[in-house]
Amino acid sequence: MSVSPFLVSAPGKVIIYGEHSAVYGKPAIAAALSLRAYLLVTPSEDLNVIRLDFPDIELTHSWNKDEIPWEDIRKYITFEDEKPVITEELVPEIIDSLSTVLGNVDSKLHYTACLCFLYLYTNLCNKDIPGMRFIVKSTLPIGAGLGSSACTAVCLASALARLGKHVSAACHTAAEKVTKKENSDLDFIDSWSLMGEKCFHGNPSGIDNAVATYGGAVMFQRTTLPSQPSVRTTMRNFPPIKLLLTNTKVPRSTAALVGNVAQVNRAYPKCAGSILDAMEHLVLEAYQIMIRPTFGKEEKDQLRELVNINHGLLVALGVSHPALEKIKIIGDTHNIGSTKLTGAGGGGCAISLVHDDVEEEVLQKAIKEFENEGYETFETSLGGKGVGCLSLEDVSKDKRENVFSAEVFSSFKDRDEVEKALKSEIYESWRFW
Ligand SMILES: Nc1ncnc2c1ncn2[C@@H]1O[C@H](COP(=O)(O)OP(=O)(O)O)[C@@H](O)[C@H]1O
Ligand SMILES: C[C@@](O)(CCOP(=O)(O)O)CC(=O)O
Ligand SMILES: [Mg+2]
Repeated sequence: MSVSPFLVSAPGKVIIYGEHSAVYGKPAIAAALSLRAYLLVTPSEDLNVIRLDFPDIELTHSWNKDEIPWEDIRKYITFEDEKPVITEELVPEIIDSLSTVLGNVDSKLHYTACLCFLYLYTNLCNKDIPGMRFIVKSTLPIGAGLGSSACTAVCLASALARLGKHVSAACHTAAEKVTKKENSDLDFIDSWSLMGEKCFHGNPSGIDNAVATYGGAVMFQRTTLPSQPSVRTTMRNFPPIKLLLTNTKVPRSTAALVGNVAQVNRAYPKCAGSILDAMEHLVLEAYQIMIRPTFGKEEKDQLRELVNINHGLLVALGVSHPALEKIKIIGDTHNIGSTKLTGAGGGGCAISLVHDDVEEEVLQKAIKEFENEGYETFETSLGGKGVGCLSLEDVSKDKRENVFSAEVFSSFKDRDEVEKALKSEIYESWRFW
């Protein structure tokens, strides 16, 4: 059996309102970013070898297929229509079995990434699938609140679901409007990528992988009852808001910040509960404003007010950082709009909902001050496509060698090179589920 090389890609996200409270079953609003993760899957030189190359986190690792305890793991997987059935939580016995092949992975960062890969690989693939090489490259900053963990998990889940033949071929171009309400392929990818997020974070709400899978903009709510699916309300007419994204470059880990909020919640349940309830009301207010048929200045002002309130509540939960506060102070001093942290906080990124009438000169002055502090400002657009796939047969013969070459893919030096080669030049060739 031979497998042709292919690429998959999934977007990062911006949480506009409701990070952290999302973990406690409150609604949150998020949209897909134009920055994405890409995964190239190519046949391994030795078809018995599975090789991982995650250059963004300086990880290269390989396993011989025979090293993987397939039989032990299979005992804990149930199949329905030959598809593995998703479990509520990660299966501890599978984690234990995998630890035997992860013994020589020393850093926690690499261990988590390998575990995420192998957990999905052993559930979604089987030992008869030839060894492949998996190379991930992201145009997103990693660990900065823009969902790099989730889009990596979505890339892995979709590629492995394709290898395991659990999803049909992605066949819609970006230009085609897909109107079907149910999409079992995307639901499959979403639910398995959540397992990948669980390997990265422990207790994710599921909002990041949902946005990376389906794209667009959503109001998302995790249900607190076991075995109940989360609720995703697609926001088709996401209002045109000018948004500035600024990365403090202060590293942090989502798992640790989610753990800190859990600690505050345990220590002061009534107090923290009231903050989380306030976030819920705020998100519902924002949603009602966003879907108003007339969306004008009044609505934009209200959304900015809610951004400020949301940031204040996140500060109260203890997830801000002096660098995030500095962004807020600079933004407020120049009166560019309203600023809040986005994602898990503790560093990472802030978003500013920019006033329509702010002069370009003033905006540039604020951006210059961000840069002087060592921060990076992004211009991105919101609400793009979710997970997509690029197959050999969708690319003209003269371009194939470059597009699917591990050497070329590995040699991209920066965001612009990746986007030029994989997005701008061949965007119409990508297919979506
Ligand atoms: N391109 C990538 N290659 C490999 N692992 C990645 C990549 N992007 C993200 N990850 C994984 O996700 C982790 C960061 O996730 P997290 O702390 O949730 O921050 P965020 O999702 O906001 O970027 C990294 O430490 C790494 O384990
Ligand atoms: C803090 C949280 O609401 C968002 C985390 O996003 P990120 O990993 O910081 O991009 C956690 C979650 O919803 O899973
Ligand atoms: Mg994350």
